[in-house]
Amino acid sequence: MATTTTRPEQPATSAHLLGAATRYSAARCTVLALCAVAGSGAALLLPLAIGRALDAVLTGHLTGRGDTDATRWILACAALIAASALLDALDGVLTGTTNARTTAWLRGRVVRHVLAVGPRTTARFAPGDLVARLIDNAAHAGIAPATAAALLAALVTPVGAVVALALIDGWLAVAFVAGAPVLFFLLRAFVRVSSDCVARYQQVQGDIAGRLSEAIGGARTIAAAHTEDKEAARVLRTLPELSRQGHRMWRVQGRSQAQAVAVAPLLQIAVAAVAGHLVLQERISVGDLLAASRYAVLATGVGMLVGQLGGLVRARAAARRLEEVLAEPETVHGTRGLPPAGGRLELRGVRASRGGRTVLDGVDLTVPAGSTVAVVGRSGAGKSLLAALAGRLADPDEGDVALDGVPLDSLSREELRREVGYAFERPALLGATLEGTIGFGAPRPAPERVREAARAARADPFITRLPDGYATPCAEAPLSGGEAQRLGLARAFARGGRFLILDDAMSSLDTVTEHHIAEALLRHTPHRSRLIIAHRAATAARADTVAWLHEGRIRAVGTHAELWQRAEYRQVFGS
Ligand SMILES: Nc1ncnc2c1ncn2[C@@H]1O[C@H](COP(=O)(O)OP(=O)(O)OP(=O)(O)O)[C@@H](O)[C@H]1O
Repeated sequence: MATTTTRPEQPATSAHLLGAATRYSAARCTVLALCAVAGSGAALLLPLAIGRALDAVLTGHLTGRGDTDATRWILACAALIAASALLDALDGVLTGTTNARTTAWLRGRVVRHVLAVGPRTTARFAPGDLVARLIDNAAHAGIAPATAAALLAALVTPVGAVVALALIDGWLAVAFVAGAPVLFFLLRAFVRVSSDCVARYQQVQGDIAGRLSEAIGGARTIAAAHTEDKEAARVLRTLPELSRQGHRMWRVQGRSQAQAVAVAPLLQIAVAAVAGHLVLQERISVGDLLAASRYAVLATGVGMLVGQLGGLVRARAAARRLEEVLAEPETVHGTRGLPPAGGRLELRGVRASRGGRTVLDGVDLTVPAGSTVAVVGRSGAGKSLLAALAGRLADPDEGDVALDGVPLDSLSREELRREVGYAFERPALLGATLEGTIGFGAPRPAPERVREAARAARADPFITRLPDGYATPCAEAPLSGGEAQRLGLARAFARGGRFLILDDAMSSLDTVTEHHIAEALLRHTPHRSRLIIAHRAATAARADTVAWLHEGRIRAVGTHAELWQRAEYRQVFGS
């Protein structure tokens, strides 16, 4: 088996993800940008129309004519105001729906990736942190395409206003442009400083979410240990840092806005002063002066840009956090199938590490077709990791794992999951109803097979006692640990396949139930090979062979009776 069996995704940059999100929403963003540009156009034409209306009124007043002209310009003003209002409303609706669609697309992409990577994702990211990234960060990143389109359009207004100033008189544009670099540097400083605190803020938020989900998962233990206050303090440990970064962020935004607001009137006054001078020189009309002062206001509309830029900065930081998840390589499956019959599993020279420590080292183990092999060993010996490698829920760092001579990583995903079944110590009950839980997976087993499996796993009696029986929603089924395990075992029995792995899947059962299920296991699946992680001597005794795992290596292989002769083996079971 190849040692590297995962596919690295594209390098993690927020630009990649935001680029893909923008392509996904391209049509809407184009309409949005056109809408916003049209809105800017209307806003830019309005001062011209107002100026012309004023000139027409003044000229008409002096000459006693010009009423028609004034009426025409006033109507034009009304039309432009109506168009602005309409475009504004359209912009609001389009922005909202584009943000929602893009966010949904980002969430879909990350969720699919997380599930394709499998158990490795939760080894790297705490579940709460993942949820925070999916809910909060995806919503922030999802506004990027619409905000970028709006920002582009928002630039049209100041740029168009400067052009309009130049068209009225070149000196008006010169007066504005002379002061504009100050605004440019203010914006640049804003983006640089706020990028840093936004990234830090989102990271701290994810850390808190991670610890919170741990605490919720361990609520029973916390209550039993009476460590509620200590735990609350641990979860909220980084709250002061969150508050610090939040305040820093709003300080930066407030300062930039205030500086922009302070600089803008100075520029507007400069333009108005030059315009007044030009009126006195009779180079421009009074209407032009009015138009110029309004254009100066439009050209200094930096406050709006600060808001848009802030949104983009948050979106980029959020997209980077989603990219970190997407950068976790997906598990790659091959295309091969298995020979028609068999069930022989071989591990050769397997080495695997967890948390930077080698847990399994040089493991060789064979499960002959149709036989049952129990893996025993002290807690932490690496039994669950071995079970994960045997069904390719994890890949080894070195060595080969093959089923009927076919390396697991060259098997197609469908063949692998059809032929290898699992039951776990704490099964996740993922179907909508108890019947759905037992039949969970593709292809779905027939209802009769589900019931037969439930009987074999001794789950049928407690299911049929419930008022809605097999149709009981999982969330409403009061299940003990042992009952949940029986559902997990039933799920494994209901599926076909040549190889069955039980990872501590009977640990919560009483010894009588375990005995019955173990008997059923051998009867119900006689054609299957089985790898059973066992803690009880009785379970090991029922297996054809026992592999004794000690400190990451196979210490001995034999029947339980043979191995029982050794005192150290007996100590594994506390005897
Ligand atoms: N994600 C992980 N990160 C760091 N260490 C891990 C991780 N998963 C497992 N380990 C470590 O690997 C070792 C083997 O774990 P494993 O669950 O395979 O043991 P086990 O033999 O099944 O134990 P038990 O009988 O108690 O269930 C343990 O020391 C465990 O702490």
